[in-house]
Amino acid sequence: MIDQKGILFILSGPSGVGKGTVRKELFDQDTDLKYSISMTTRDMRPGERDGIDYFYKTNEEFERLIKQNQLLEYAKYVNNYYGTPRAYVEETLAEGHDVFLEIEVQGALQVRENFPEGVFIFLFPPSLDELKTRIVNRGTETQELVLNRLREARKEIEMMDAYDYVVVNDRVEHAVEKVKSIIQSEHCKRERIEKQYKQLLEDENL
Ligand SMILES: Nc1nc2c(ncn2[C@@H]2O[C@H](COP(=O)(O)OP(=O)(O)O)[C@@H](O)[C@H]2O)c(=O)[nH]1
Ligand SMILES: Nc1ncnc2c1ncn2[C@@H]1O[C@H](COP(=O)(O)OP(=O)(O)O)[C@@H](O)[C@H]1O
Repeated sequence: MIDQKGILFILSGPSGVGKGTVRKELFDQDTDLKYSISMTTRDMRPGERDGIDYFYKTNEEFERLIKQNQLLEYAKYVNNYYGTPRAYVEETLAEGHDVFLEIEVQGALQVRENFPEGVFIFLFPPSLDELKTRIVNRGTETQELVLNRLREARKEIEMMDAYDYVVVNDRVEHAVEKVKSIIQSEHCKRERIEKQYKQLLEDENL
């Protein structure tokens, strides 16, 4: 029998493309998705809260979590660690809920190895110029960090082929609608497969 596990959705793409913005809008629209809050060693930005935006950890704490195999994936990104708590994701999927990760590209590729059945969505900028404008306008980065993030973005865009879907974040509401359609169609796909599987068992009298 196919188990009734939830589906793991991964939204990834370069920093500044709008992953956080699209994810927040998606969750504001009352979805049944469960968001996995990441761990990070980066400083808290004004307005952020521990346990809501991230779980903020020291380097030592984070490295202990790595050693204890408590992270489903992790990456060092612009000198800070970011990682996904393994237990939350595995338990929530086992309860039958869909889980949504919003993570950078190196981490998404690690998830692909552990969860090849996950649904991988790459958020794409309308252009590199627009990506730079978004990072600068957000105002959270020094000029040096903006350049680091843009350099990183070029490498990340090269990894796009490893994804199941590419969504251009031209306007937030368009991108959110596209992500919602992907979620819906993945559910339809799963229902169809389950129906075919049940039919097969009945036909074979198993
Ligand atoms: N691999 C990985 N990346 C993450 C995780 N959480 C957040 N990130 C990514 O880390 C990058 C930097 O995040 P952050 O410092 O919050 O900046 P921002 O997303 O650009 O505002 C972004 O691309 C996030 O999507 C995680 O658990 N694992
Ligand atoms: N579709 C969009 N059009 C214009 N600006 C956007 C769009 N999506 C996001 N932004 C802006 O771009 C900046 C980076 O977005 P953010 O969600 O922090 O990106 P990420 O999480 O991918 O690093 C923010 O200032 C945000 O308001």
